[in-house]
Amino acid sequence: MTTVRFDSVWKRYDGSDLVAVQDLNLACREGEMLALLGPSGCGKSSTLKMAAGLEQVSEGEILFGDRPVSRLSPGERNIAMVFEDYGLYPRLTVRQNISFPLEVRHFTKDEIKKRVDGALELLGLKDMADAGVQGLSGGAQQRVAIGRALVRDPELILFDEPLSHLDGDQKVMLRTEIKHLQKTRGITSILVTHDQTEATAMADRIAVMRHGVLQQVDTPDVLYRRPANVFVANFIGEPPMNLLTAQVAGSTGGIHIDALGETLALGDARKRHLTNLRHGRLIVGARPEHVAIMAPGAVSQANAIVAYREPRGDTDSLVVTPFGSSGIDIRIEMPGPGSFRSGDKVAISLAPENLHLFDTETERNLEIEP
Ligand SMILES: Nc1ncnc2c1ncn2[C@@H]1O[C@H](COP(=O)(O)OP(=O)(O)OP(=O)(O)O)[C@@H](O)[C@H]1O
Repeated sequence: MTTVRFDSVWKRYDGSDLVAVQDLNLACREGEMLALLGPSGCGKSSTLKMAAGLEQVSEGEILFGDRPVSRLSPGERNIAMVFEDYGLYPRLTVRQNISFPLEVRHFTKDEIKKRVDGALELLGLKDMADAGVQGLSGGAQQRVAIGRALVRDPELILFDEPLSHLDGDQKVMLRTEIKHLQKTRGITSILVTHDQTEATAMADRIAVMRHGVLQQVDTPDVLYRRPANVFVANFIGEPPMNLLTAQVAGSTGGIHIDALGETLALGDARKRHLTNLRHGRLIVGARPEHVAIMAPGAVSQANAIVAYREPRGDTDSLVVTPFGSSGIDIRIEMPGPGSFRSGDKVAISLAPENLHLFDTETERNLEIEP
């Protein structure tokens, strides 16, 4: 077990002008599972490969505990990797695959048997120990790969999109198993994924990356409740946060939401974040579950029309279009089955306390210090 620290780490590939990873300062704590999350090309695999020693660091240093490792070969780092395509030896059995890293390190026969039996038991692979790995399901093959990683007692496990080749049920089952094993064994782990559901389900903390730049690192809960910028707000949460343009309303400190033609009052503590905005413009974010929807009545007039309803059993996912706003759709999540249908005229409203406020220019959350 160790900590992993990226200290002002940069990655540039030879022959490419692009910076794959830019001035990364990030720490993975002892026993923690840290997810690197972001869209394709954001630099998460480059970061993982630098930790593994499969790619050189261009600038900066990576430390395992207090030990700088950037100049060490992969074999000198005591890490294990679990890849998306399992990386098993196809002609070997389950037991032989798991034994392999111990045999090449010349462990005694007894020690190998003890450790491999333990891994087979732990991963529910005992009954298939002598089967060839080729005939196994994707989920079972990945469990063999995890057994092979665990059996060496590495300081660090690096998971590179470990679930991306699995289908729905296997994915959900294995992500729970990995999380459980990682926690009970307390092995420091870094997980690369582009899937926010996977990151949220498995990781203690998530580092969100974009264009090689770390955007925010925190627990899934904090990323959801206090996203540092528009990118994180949009990337974390399914369906994504609604992002709407708005204008500071005169000296009152209220904000006028363009799409709804409505002005909302903010509390005094929040008003101070609205000074210094260019032309008083901002972006407001509202999570789909925070948009209230009602049938129009005496109190609330219709201000939108339901464009689409997706029933999901215990929730309804709606898309509504505010009147007079061209091309703007607002997503709403509400307990289901609800009574609204496509074409219904409805009254929607936003509660100021649930709104996130972002700078139009920098896209930063106005209420979080940079
Ligand atoms: N060997 C390489 N040579 C040149 N450029 C590379 C190399 N590997 C990655 N890149 C570039 O570096 C940037 C970051 O790539 P990286 O693979 O780290 O991102 P990623 O977020 O893991 O994406 P993906 O999920 O698609 O693998 C991309 O622009 C990519 O094209």
